[in-house]
Amino acid sequence: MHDDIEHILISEEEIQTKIKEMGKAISEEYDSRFPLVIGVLKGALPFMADIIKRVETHLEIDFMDVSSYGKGTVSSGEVKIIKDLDTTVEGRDVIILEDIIDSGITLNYLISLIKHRGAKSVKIITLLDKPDGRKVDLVPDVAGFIVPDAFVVGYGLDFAERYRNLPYIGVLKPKIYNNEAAASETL
Ligand SMILES: O=P(O)(O)OC[C@H]1O[C@H](OP(=O)(O)OP(=O)(O)O)[C@H](O)[C@@H]1O
Ligand code: HPA
Ligand SMILES: [Mg+2]
Repeated sequence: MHDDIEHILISEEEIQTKIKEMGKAISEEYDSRFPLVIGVLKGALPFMADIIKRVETHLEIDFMDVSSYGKGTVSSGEVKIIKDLDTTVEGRDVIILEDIIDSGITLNYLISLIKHRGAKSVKIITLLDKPDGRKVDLVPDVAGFIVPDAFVVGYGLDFAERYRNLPYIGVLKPKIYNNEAAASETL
């Protein structure tokens, strides 16, 4: 698995140090407000698991599973809800946790949906931001790291469902996704 990585962009230690800082900021801002923290599956799972342990105020968690990438490296532009929230967001202070904002299409859709459902406030916290990938106008409230316009994997981020379990963020060797594209063209 590690052999498929061209280089490590953000180490495990850098990720964990940043998450501690982000958790502290959430604790201070949301003290006594009982925020509803929504993780966007599947990519945000490791980030969510780590950051909530660094928040020192009561919070509630819930998940949405949406997908717009399928097996490829380019957004299809269409967001599909695979699993909706169990919780009512009306009147709640909502924090949406994402692993990455790339085109912005996924979050653009989620923000409208949650505002439409009557949330009191919506804050966007992403571990990674790839501003060069943007297709819609969207700026996160908090971004851990800015990443270049390359397909990155690890720490929740996948390519064709693999590499989510890497503890760091890395850039995949182009031959890995070129091979996959060639294989799917011959199907
Ligand atoms: O800004 P965008 O271009 O919309 O891309 C970002 C979204 O794409 C990825 O999810 P994906 O749809 O691949 O599902 P996954 O989290 O299950 O991998 C990632 O986890 C973000 O949710
Ligand atoms: O760079 C990326 N890597 C993995 N998943 C993604 N989803 C959007 N951008 C990316
Ligand atoms: Mg993905």
